[in-house]
Amino acid sequence: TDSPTGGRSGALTPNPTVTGEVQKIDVNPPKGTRDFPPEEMRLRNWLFNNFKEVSRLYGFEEIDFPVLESEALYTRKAGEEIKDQLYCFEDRGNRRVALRPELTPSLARLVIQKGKSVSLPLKWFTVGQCWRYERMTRGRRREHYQWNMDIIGVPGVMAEAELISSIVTFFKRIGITESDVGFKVSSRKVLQEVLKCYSIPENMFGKVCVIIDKIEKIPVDEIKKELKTVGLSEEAVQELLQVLSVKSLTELEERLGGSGEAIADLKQLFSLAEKFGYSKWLQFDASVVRGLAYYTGIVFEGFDREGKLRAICGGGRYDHLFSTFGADDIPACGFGFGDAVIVELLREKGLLPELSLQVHNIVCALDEELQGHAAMAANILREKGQSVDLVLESKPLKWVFKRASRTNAERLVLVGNSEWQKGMVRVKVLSTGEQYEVKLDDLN
Ligand SMILES: Nc1ccc(Br)nc1
Repeated sequence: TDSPTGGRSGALTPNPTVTGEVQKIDVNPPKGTRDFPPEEMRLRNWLFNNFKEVSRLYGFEEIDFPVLESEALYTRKAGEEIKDQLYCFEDRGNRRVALRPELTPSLARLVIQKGKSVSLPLKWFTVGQCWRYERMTRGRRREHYQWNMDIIGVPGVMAEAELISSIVTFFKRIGITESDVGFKVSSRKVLQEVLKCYSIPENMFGKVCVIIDKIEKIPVDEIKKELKTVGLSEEAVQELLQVLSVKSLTELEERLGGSGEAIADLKQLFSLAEKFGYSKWLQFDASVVRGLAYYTGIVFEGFDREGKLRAICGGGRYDHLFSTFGADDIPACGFGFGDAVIVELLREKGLLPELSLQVHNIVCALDEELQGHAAMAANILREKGQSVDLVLESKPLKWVFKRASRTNAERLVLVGNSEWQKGMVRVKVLSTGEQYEVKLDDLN
């Protein structure tokens, strides 16, 4: 008999797992990873197609690179979680390699590789799978897909304004509004200006930012302890934490003075937001630093206003990443947008799209010897751009109708002897029940 999966079992084919000869494999994917069966894959394609359509609207070019990279791309010494959870190993050539935890280092590598053969500014995007090896104690995923958009070669905050605009456009396309989501915006130049007053060496900057990024995740005393461990004085720590609690640009200006780059950049960004038409989506938040060591300027993150979810997306300026790879620095900024939190948000908001399988035709031979003729009919339809689910073995009509309703087929094309003698096939329009005979060549 036909089992639901179409496999066959019976006396002639002993089931080895019953006889104990073959150990049944674990049919689940590795811990922390996901399969994408058809329904999940339709949702993923819908999401990614929106990512890609927005990227096209903004004139970005798609790029890609290997999931496997040299471990050296990620050996930053700033205590980042992304480094602690690196999915790395030694390959058979004794090379230290890693499954990429993020996409920006690969992008920087490719830009350096291309060198003068590409003209700036570059506007590049990609959607790629990223990995982390986290102890499964927390049961979190070990892979996710990220949409990344980067602008390479533009020093001014117009670049950040453009990137945020692209994310707003994406949100609007999928039904998310400024009442659902906002962006917290700040600049790492705020921290830089404070640290400069305490003559903290430049090379501590990344470490300090990584520690401060944990401000809402671990107790503030732990933050203070870690800051002192990296060499900040009690006074510097106090000043830093006070600046992070500043609630407005005006207050920040009073504290830092109006001459610094941080204030200038942020004022310009909020002014550009007016022009781009997304002011209502933005708010200044001095506590936003993001957890990647290489950011140097404006940083931002998308958040759900109900405060139930983790950051939806995040990004910022990274003007010195290239020199950490031994190349000349190029001003750059970009963001990453994961495929998981956004789906949780859409589910919360009842905005998940209804995506069903659609096929134009099911073509079925009414007799075994007409299988070839059914293939001819399928061919004609496919050459005209019509999708065809061709029934590949003789099946009772009841089975064909059941499959037609499951696949939302628009039409049933039946290849029968009597019609075929006249060079015809029978068509049944499933939504109306209308049926008619048509010449094979007139099938469309
Ligand atoms: N970086 C990173 C990679 C994979 C996942 Br899941 N989350 C974050």
